Amino acid sequence: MSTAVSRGTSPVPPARQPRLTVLSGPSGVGKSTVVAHMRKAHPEVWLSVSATTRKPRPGEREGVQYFFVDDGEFDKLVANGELLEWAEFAGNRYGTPRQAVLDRLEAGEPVLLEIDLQGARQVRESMPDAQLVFLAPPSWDELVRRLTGRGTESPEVIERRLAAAKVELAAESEFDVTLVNTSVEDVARELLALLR
Ligand SMILES: Nc1ncnc2c1ncn2[C@@H]1O[C@H](COP(=O)(O)OP(=O)(O)OP(=O)(O)O)[C@@H](O)[C@H]1O
Ligand SMILES: Nc1nc2c(ncn2[C@@H]2O[C@H](COP(=O)(O)O)[C@@H](O)[C@H]2O)c(=O)[nH]1
Repeated sequence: MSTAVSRGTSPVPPARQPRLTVLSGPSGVGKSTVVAHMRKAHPEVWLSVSATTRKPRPGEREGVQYFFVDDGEFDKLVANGELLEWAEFAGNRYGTPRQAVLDRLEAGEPVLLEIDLQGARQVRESMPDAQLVFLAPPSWDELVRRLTGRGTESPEVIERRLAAAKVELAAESEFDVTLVNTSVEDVARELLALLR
């Protein structure tokens, strides 16, 4: 935290710190949809691109949605300390490249991470000033509908993700803010306001 020095009668406001914001929430709640909607109107919002051992879905591109790596490459990222946080989620590993995030914060720009609960907890530990935002579904049935309706996962993987969702929903109180994803437009606006 920078220290503002005040001289005379007009106090100097403290310099605004660039902020790291984490967006978490159960798989299928709509995190990517909300972030994509916000960034369409505000492409200047910087989103960290994670590394993952998950296979690309149709339409996903290297370096855009993720850096797609194999197990050995992920092991190296971990061993070399190149990840700010990482977690295993529903059978795959995911992690946030550290240096890109630090570069942005150093340049005074806000940073957005879209990561799971385990990652959010690690960020809270290592960067206590981070803002943790939880994206909640309007209801459990709607979450199941969205995850199933996306059509990207097998029934077995959907079951694993829904099991993780129960744990994630139970951890909502660990977050600073909850946004309920009833309307993509409304939540995108609220998230943008939190980033600024
Ligand atoms: N507010 C909403 N109303 C209705 N459908 C929505 C809404 N937000 C997202 N969806 C739909 O829900 C599905 C899941 O959304 P999305 O892939 O963005 O979720 P996610 O939280 O990023 O999931 P994951 O964590 O698995 O990556 C998509 O088909 C998307 O179109
Ligand atoms: N801890 C981390 N979680 C991450 C990261 N990147 C994405 N995720 C989360 O994984 C699940 C599944 O994502 P999907 O693209 O396979 O549907 C979801 O909750 C993401 O938010 C990361 O770098 N670290």
